[in-house]
Amino acid sequence: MTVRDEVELENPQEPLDRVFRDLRTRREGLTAREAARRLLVYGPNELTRRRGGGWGRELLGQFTHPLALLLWLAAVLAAVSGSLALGLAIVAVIVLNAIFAFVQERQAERAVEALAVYLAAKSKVLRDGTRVLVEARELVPGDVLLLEEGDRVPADARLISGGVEVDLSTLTGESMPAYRAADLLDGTGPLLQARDLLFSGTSCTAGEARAVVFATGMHTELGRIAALSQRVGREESPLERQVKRVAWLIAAVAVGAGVAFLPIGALVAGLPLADAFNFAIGLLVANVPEGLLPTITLALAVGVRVLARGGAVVKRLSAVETLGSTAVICTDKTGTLTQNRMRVTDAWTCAGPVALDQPAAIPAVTRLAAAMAECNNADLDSGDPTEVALMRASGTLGVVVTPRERERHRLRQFHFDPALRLMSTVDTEGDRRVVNAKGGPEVVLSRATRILTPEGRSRALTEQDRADFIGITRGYAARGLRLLAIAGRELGDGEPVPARREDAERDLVLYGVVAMFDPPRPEVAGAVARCHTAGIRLIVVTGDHPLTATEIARQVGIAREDTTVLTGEQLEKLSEAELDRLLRAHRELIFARSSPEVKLRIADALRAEGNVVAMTGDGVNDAPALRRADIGVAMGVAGTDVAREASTMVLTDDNFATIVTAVQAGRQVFDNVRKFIVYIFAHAMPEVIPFLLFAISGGKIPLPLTVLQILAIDLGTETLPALALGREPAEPGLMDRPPRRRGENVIDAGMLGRAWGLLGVTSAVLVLGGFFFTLLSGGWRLGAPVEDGAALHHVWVQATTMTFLGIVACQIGTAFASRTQLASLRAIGPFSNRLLLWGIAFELAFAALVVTVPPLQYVFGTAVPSWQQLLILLPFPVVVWGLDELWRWSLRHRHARAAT
Ligand SMILES: Nc1ncnc2c1ncn2[C@@H]1O[C@H](COP(=O)(O)OP(=O)(O)OP(=O)(O)O)[C@@H](O)[C@H]1O
Repeated sequence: MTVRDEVELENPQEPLDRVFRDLRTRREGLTAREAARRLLVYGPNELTRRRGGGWGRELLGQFTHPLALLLWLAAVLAAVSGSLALGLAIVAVIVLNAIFAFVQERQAERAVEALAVYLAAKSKVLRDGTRVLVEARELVPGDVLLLEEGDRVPADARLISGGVEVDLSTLTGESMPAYRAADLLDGTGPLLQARDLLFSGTSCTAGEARAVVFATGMHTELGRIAALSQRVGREESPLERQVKRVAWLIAAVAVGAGVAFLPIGALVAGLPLADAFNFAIGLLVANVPEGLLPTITLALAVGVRVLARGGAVVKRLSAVETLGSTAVICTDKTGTLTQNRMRVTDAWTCAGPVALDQPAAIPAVTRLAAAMAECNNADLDSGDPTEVALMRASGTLGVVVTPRERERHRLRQFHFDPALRLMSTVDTEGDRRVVNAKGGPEVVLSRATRILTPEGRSRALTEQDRADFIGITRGYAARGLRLLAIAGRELGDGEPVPARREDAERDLVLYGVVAMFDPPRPEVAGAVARCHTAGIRLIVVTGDHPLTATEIARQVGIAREDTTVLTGEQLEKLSEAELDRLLRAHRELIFARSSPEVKLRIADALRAEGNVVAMTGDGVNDAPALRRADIGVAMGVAGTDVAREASTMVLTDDNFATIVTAVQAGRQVFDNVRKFIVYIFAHAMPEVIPFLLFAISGGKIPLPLTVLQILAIDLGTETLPALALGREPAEPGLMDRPPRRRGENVIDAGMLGRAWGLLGVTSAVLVLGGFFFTLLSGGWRLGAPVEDGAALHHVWVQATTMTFLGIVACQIGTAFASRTQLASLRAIGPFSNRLLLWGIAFELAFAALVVTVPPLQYVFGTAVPSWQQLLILLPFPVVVWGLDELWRWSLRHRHARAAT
């Protein structure tokens, strides 16, 4: 690769032939081979990100966040107070935690970065003279881009032909779209304002154009800006914020408990001050939940990965939890509820129904077929599915127009405008010039003054014709068919080619109507049923005819006989208060013939009522509504770049059922976070209550658990089972309960009651039972000395070992109990979470090492228990799990009773 290989363009505004010469390219674009060579020279067309200090800094961050600093302080205090062993143990805890958190966060980051593959932008270019779709990162200077409405401009380019409206807000902050066209030469003023240039990062909101790329990647204007700005940090999700708050609260309680223990231990229980100090620190270290946050981040990242595999790519970790609380899904119809595979099934002209399986027999049908093919941008197998269907139907009717011929005929085009629901072209036809138009029947009818006779002439449109036409269209729509009226007119001799669409689309001759069937997706009915049981409301917002929309909605189970249907026009007449009332009064609604503004109004109104709203969209104009909804859902296949950018989630299969699966995955992640919080919190009671006994008894009862044993539990045996709970499969009934309210806390009173009260207290009672049994059967009586050298010292060591093992045993029961929030263990299968079984195996192995390996026995103050003692431990997990199982059983009964 040499610098000589690079083509240079000093002034992108020089005359076009010079631009082509300098970029060594042509109007037909580069050859594929030349493009591949240039890719090597220029590198990929992407912005290189400067990483925020690399992994060294990230790792350092794990040692210096506030909770870690608290632990450092504890380590220093322990060392200063004379317990170097404890100090070192705390440092070990900090190091282990930092590595653990670092690995988890890296994994989470990688999961999100991997999504870039799914979201890779594509661009249409000319290569070897033909139109191909390439990844935007493969663009090189000299490529000729084909741009249309909704496309993102992938590189800096000079316009060659056509014109587009562009949204420059990313570069200039200007919110009004600006018109850019090949013939608007303008060599003065700032580059970004040049009217014949397009810049990477902006997007086309209307029109169609060709442009030649002159800068890619970091050489673009956007690249220059990106090079200046640093990478933005990852946004914290509400769940993470909540958990952080809780972590701090618990840390504060832990510090408080530690500080309170100091006088109790020293004065009431008569411990030497240094020992009391160490216990206080131990208590603090054990209860600071420093590992909670990275575990949650990882759980969210795992959720993101699962979603992506299922066809839903979310752009932020936080979207996973928002998805889980989705209360309303506003969905469009075409392509989402239906397959977007259109087939023309019926057509009608003034002569009556058209036979669609044979060449046209009368002039009126030939005229209809010709207009269908001319006012069209698709070919037989690619393009907008509606237009593809029209091309196929006109072919069967014997009118074959190739795209090349169409281009030759075309004098002007007025794009399909979704708000108007109309498209038209001005074409030559022999020596005549004609307008061909197609669009929604009502719109076309309102612009028609004449009707085509069977012989292919026109006559004035009568009221009877209008009534007949409306009757025919209603009949088709009631069958769920999508409708397009076709019309046109001949331009008068002296009449110029209309420059504005209002001038073209007037005084039309109505040719007829075409009806097409777009079958519902087979999976949608099941997904709709899941939404119904999950308490998720469904609202269909479509551009289609009310009857068509209602019939399709009925076929997939959204609409019933009495479902309210409103058109965009009717909605416009409603005040905000009336709209709110309407939305409150109906669970299911259909908004037909709606516009993107309608979507925005609906999103706003629903959100104002406190609903978490998911909203689908695919067009440029949908972008505001997609941004406004809590979860904007864009279509990966049929959607525009602009919609994809404005959305939070992109569906790689455009399928409604995928949204519902994503909601389910979101609920599951949230649930799993709660599950491992229950598990982690439950051990607090069996750890703290023994200390309280010791303190309350004034030291007559010896300490049931040593500080290092606590650390071994919290930071050793429990880590893997907690992680495994984050991977629980979905609980039965997950989609049978109503959505979580916006902002509902991840940790609530019921959950704390269960973790601390039920699971925790049960464990504490059992554990203390094991401790006292060992002490008493070893000959200990209240107040008897157990310190090093005393006759009962070994009995006490055995007894603390029993407490340690007792907590481990109880936490096994807690792990199985925490697997469900309501369902029975049998319903999910005791062995369905393989990771948890491995986690428990690890837990047991770790505990076995701590009590059997002599150096570890020395460090942790343990002794090998006897067989009788081990036998006592056996029922512990079953009792803890069993009581929780009973509690869940009673809960289920209460719910069932409340439901009847
Ligand atoms: N390419 C087109 N040219 C002319 N008219 C069209 C074209 N596509 C659709 N229409 C008309 O516009 C109406 C609305 O179409 P649009 O594509 O906006 O909505 P939709 O895709 O059916 O709705 P949604 O995807 O929001 O459910 C159609 O019923 C049809 O009458």
